Amino acid sequence: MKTFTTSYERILSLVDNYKPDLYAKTRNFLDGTVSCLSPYISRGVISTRTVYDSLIKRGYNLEKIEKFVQELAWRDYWQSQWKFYGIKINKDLRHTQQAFHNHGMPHCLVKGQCSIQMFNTAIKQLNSTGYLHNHMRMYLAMSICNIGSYHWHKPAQWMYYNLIDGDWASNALSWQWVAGCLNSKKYIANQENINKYCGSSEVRTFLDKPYDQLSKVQSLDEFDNSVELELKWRVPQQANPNELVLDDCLIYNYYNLDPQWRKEQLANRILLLEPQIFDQYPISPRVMDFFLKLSKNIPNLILFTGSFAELRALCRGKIFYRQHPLNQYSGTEDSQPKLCNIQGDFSSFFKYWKLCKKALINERN
Ligand SMILES: Cc1cc2nc3c(=O)[nH]c(=O)nc-3n(C[C@H](O)[C@H](O)[C@H](O)COP(=O)(O)OP(=O)(O)OC[C@H]3O[C@@H](n4cnc5c(N)ncnc54)[C@H](O)[C@@H]3O)c2cc1C
Repeated sequence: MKTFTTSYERILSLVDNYKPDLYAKTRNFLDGTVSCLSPYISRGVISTRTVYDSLIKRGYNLEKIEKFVQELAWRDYWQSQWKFYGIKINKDLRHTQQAFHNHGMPHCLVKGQCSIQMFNTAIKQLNSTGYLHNHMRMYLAMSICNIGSYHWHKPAQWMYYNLIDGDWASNALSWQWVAGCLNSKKYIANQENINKYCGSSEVRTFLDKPYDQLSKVQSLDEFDNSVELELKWRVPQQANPNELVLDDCLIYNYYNLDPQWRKEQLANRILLLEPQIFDQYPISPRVMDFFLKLSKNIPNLILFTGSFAELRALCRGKIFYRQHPLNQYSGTEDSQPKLCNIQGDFSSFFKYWKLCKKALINERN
């Protein structure tokens, strides 16, 4: 079973030892050489820039590893779209999802008891490790939305809740991409495709059909039983401090756990857990536990559960934080490290990538 370290030294060593040479050829296979760095990128322990710089320092050149760098850029792209659109990404963004009549989650999938064994194995893996391969995420999302005719939002929340790399931009917008809300084209894969990339040999499943037939499916008996999940989260039972020793405060949160950020600054280091954020974007106790273990890489971190206003009232000096679409803070905002500094609305990733690639090439010269 895949395990994910929470030690910063080991995370940096994973970055410095990752070799993307076979990435383009193998990335779609469940046993392909993907990096498994997303839990650290999503929690802000490292950034897409950290990963890219390590590769360049080790002598890789952009053209040889373009596919991998492009995937790093997908992460930054979704973030930029979240920053641009804000809470609008919680609804169908560009096109209304077509032909859905179910809400909630298919019960058999939540239980890992559907008729496709690879899906049951994936659900078990999600529950035990908090990670899924990208292709499996796409297969599950397309089965739920485009075959089972569910709206994407609740299933996306369910996946985010269970993923240790949960990133609402990558998550919600990938679900929307699959469900045809970004470019009106729905993603569909059949059993032959799944068998090829998962190394399985399942036949006579609900996906074992030619594409022209699959695209006409409007419902699926085994997905008809839907559940409304109650996604409960909990923060550690620990009292907030009554006062802070130092004047200034650096805010860490679910999206910023970078041990290098303002490392030399003399300030209180506060891990701010805002209940209103977790009410809206709940995470499972297992995911919370992983996040809190990662937070141990920041020395003398003080846990604070409450709103930003409550923290502000306690802090005597200045407040510093890193930009993130969920932050409703005031103070000194630092930018998020990323591959390239590109802002704005990009209707397609490839328009964004073109500019990003150009900027990366210019850096070299
Ligand atoms: C339905 C669905 C839900 C998803 N939810 C999330 C999520 O909550 N959090 C998350 O980080 N990613 C999400 N992804 C994107 C992608 O599946 C994961 O980033 C990737 O599988 C992480 O594994 P890896 O680190 O081995 O990736 P690699 O293939 O090694 O890629 C390197 C890094 O690039 C980024 N990346 C790669 N592919 C994508 C992608 N398609 N979109 C955005 N970034 C990418 C990640 O930061 C990743 O760590 C989702 C995709 C789908 C289809």
